[in-house]
Amino acid sequence: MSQKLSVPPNSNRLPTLAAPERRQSWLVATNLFISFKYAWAGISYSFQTQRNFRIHVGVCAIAIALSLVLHLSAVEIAVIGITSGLVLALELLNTAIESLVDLTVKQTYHELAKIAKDCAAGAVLVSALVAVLVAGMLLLPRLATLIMSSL
Ligand SMILES: Nc1ncnc2c1ncn2[C@@H]1O[C@H](COP(=O)(O)OP(=O)(O)OP(=O)(O)O)[C@@H](O)[C@H]1O
Repeated sequence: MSQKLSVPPNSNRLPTLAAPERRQSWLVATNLFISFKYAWAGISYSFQTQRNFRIHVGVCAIAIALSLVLHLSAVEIAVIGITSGLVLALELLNTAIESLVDLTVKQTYHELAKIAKDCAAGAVLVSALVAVLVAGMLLLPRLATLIMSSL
């Protein structure tokens, strides 16, 4: 029995194929400034509605401020900045996934909805634990030295 294999669309033709789908969007940002405006709206929504996002923004701000006050090296500050940014970006993705799941299943229980939400929350947790480890390794020795020298 011969099996029909579907040929993947030529990658050069993808923009042409995707364009009509994109046009089905309720609204498409027409320029860069408007794209930034919608991105900011997402950040603002998460900050207003997600307690965990507010906590992470506060903790990340403290970690970056401490790394500046304690005169960490540029590379160390960059590492703290990258890990902080990762936590916040994953929090935003977690909010996006939660919204999509709720949009799809509404208030019904679904095992796949549970998996999607639990995994998204797990990704945030993993990044937050790594950020705490990194910040602890870089900031605690400096803080300890500062406290010992002031005694
Ligand atoms: N439709 C659903 N079907 C099955 N389980 C769900 C569903 N909605 C939520 N849950 C379960 O409840 C948990 C909490 O859901 P919720 O939407 O409040 O996410 P959350 O992780 O608590 O959100 P936040 O990040 O705001 O704290 C999910 O992790 C999941 O285990």
